[in-house]
Amino acid sequence: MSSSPWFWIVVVAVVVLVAVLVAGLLIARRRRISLDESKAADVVEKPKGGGYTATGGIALAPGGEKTEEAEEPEHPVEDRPETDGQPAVGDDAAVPRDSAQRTVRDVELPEPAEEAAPEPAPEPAPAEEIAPATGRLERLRGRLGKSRSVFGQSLLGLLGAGDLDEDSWQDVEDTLLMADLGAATTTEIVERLRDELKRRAVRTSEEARAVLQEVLTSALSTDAVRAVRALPHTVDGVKQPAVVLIAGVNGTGKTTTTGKLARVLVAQGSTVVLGAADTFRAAAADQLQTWAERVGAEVVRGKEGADPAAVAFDAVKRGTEAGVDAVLVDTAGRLHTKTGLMDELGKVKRVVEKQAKVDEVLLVLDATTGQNGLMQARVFSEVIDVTGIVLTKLDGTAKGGIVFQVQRELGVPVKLVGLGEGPDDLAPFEPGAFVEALLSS
Ligand SMILES: Nc1nc2c(ncn2[C@@H]2O[C@H](COP(=O)(O)OP(=O)(O)OP(=O)(O)O)[C@@H](O)[C@H]2O)c(=O)[nH]1
Repeated sequence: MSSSPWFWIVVVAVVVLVAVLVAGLLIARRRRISLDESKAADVVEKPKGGGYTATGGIALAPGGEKTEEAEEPEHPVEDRPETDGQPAVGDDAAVPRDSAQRTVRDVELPEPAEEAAPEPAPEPAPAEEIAPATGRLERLRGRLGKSRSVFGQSLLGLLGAGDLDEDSWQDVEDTLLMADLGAATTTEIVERLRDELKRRAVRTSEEARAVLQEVLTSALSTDAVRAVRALPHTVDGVKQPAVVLIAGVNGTGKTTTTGKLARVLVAQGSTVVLGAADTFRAAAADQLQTWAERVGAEVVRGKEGADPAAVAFDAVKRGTEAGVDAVLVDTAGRLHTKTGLMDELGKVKRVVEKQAKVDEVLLVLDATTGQNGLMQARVFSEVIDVTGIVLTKLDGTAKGGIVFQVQRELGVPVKLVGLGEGPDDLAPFEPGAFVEALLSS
């Protein structure tokens, strides 16, 4: 019975089962050892080279000031199941699914190297009081004295005299031409005046004055925006300063206008960086610096003879980094007849636009130069997209009529007028108030 084949079959099966169990226990034990941190630490070498395990390339490290001690890696290699020891004979090719799992660790990524934070823009601290910008044209109306007597009073005298004969109308036309309104604008205005005076059967000088005011004001009206684009805006959620280029021929009053405009902006709470890109006249940068000091603005200037485009670029860069509201760039005042020099202005704009859009190009024209100013304006607008006109020295001329012509010819609005050498003698151009000032007694 004991020699029954079934007895031996059972014995062999039990022996095989015991052998399989012993082999399984041995394998499981080996795996447990490889996960044992304290023992593994003895056999796995600590990584060298600042904790960096090269994967087949040359490990490079940033130079400079990084001198911290190499730190122990927070997540040592022996802890990582994916690099769990070396494969041994009899090991599975892949880690069995039922092997011990580690939870995912949060590995802190190094912070990207930060550039030194730019210095903040200086808070505007005007050294002197700045006259409010509102109502300036009214306050400065007395400065239009010359234009007023030649233009306004002459016209009122002619029109207020009752029915006009052809000679009188010729006088009206001459008066307008002398005031630099130009042939086309003059013809248009005379025709409208004749029509309106007849249609309304004007009899008194008061009525004639009202018609004149209306016709002149409408000749100056335009749909174009007269506001100077000098306030900051956001691009992709980041604040960008307004970039304003101030262009014009030598001596028209560019630097003075830049300084006056900075005062207006500072008075309204804006921070401003001024770019002294007129590098051909050393005194221009000094002059701008003085304006800046008076309003507490910062100036970016280059060496004498430096590339104006580079200075303009630096000014816009500085303004952007410092987070100011506006960057006003006083460009080189070069003669419009020199093609190369005019091209330079185009270059200034192109270079600046590598980092920020130019929001406004103000062309400064000297009202006392009359037709010559108009010629300059035409050339400038061929080289650069002029977005606004500043007409300076209107206080020193009887030719205030240039305002009409410039706007009509260029299709660009007159945005500001200079009415004196004083720091606050810059006014917004408002057609109604301007005509009113011309016609006031
Ligand atoms: N009367 C009067 N003078 C002005 C006005 N604007 C500027 N000026 C004067 O015009 C002269 C020239 O002004 P600047 O600002 O130096 O002219 P600019 O165009 O910068 O000249 P450059 O630097 O040589 O290119 C200065 O004496 C200013 O005081 C104005 O509106 N009225």
